[in-house]
Amino acid sequence: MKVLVIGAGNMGFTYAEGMASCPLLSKHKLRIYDTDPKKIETLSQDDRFEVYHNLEDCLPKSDVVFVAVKPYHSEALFEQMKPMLNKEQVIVSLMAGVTIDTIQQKLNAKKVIRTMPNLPAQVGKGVTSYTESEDVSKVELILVRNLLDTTGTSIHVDTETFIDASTGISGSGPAYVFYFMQSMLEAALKMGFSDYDSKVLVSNTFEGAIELFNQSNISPERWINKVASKGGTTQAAIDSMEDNNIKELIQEAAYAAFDRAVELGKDK
Ligand SMILES: NC(=O)C1=CN([C@@H]2O[C@H](COP(=O)(O)OP(=O)(O)OC[C@H]3O[C@@H](n4cnc5c(N)ncnc54)[C@H](OP(=O)(O)O)[C@@H]3O)[C@@H](O)[C@H]2O)C=CC1
Ligand SMILES: O=C(O)[C@@H]1CCC=N1
Repeated sequence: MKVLVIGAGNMGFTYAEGMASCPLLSKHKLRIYDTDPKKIETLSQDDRFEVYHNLEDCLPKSDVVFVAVKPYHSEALFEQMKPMLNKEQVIVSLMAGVTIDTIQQKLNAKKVIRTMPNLPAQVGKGVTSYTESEDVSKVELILVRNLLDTTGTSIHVDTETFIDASTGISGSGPAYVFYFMQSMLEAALKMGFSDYDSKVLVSNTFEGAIELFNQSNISPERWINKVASKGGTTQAAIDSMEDNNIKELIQEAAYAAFDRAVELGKDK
């Protein structure tokens, strides 16, 4: 099977790296196409990939085509791709917002899988949600799922609304976690810790809390209760967060990303 990734940026390159060693590719190397000459040059030194700077040379004979450009680059790319495609090729979009209907229309394609990946895929801890158009067969879907799973785990969703919703939770989510980390780092620095000590305190706190959560069946709410003593320090912090409606504000932020994903789909 020949797999092509279009757009070798944060997401495209991450998925290309994950998929490069997938046994499903058998003897074929993972194909990558990008328009940035610098990326082409760097990638050409990497013998895991077959690197292309002309779409004509790679697209027509690829079986599965991952599209990982920014949504605002998709229109121009689709125009270029359309005459080179056949109806048996499976198009897998990693782009936020862009709908299956738009992709089918702009490419005159039938088999489209829309996904929402996330950046922890870079360390094999990604989560990708995906859904498909009617013409994608069960076998093709399993095959693509196996490719997606080379970067972590995946969940199948029934409608594209859940793809937009997962953009608000897991797609953009790593940035919310980094935002929280940045806030705690800044607090630690203000309290007088060195850069190094602040980083150790914050990163181990996150890592430890996530490990506790993952190794148990206990909700975050119950874990909070295990940390907080009555009238103690944690309760003072949680009360401050509750007084400032932090939970509602985080939910509002997740909905803002969800809404923006829907809006991006309408822009196309
Ligand atoms: N970053 C993230 O955490 C996530 C991103 N996504 C989605 O992934 C997609 C890619 O995002 P990201 O990887 O961050 O973006 P990047 O800008 O890092 O990567 C996109 C790459 O595609 C190249 N490119 C632009 N136009 C074309 C074209 N016509 N043909 C081939 N290559 C082209 C870009 O080149 P140049 O730099 O020269 O423009 C760049 O190398 C987006 O649609 C985004 O919504 C989804 C979930 C998470
Ligand atoms: O910010 C964005 O639009 C993309 C989609 C999810 C994460 N990054």
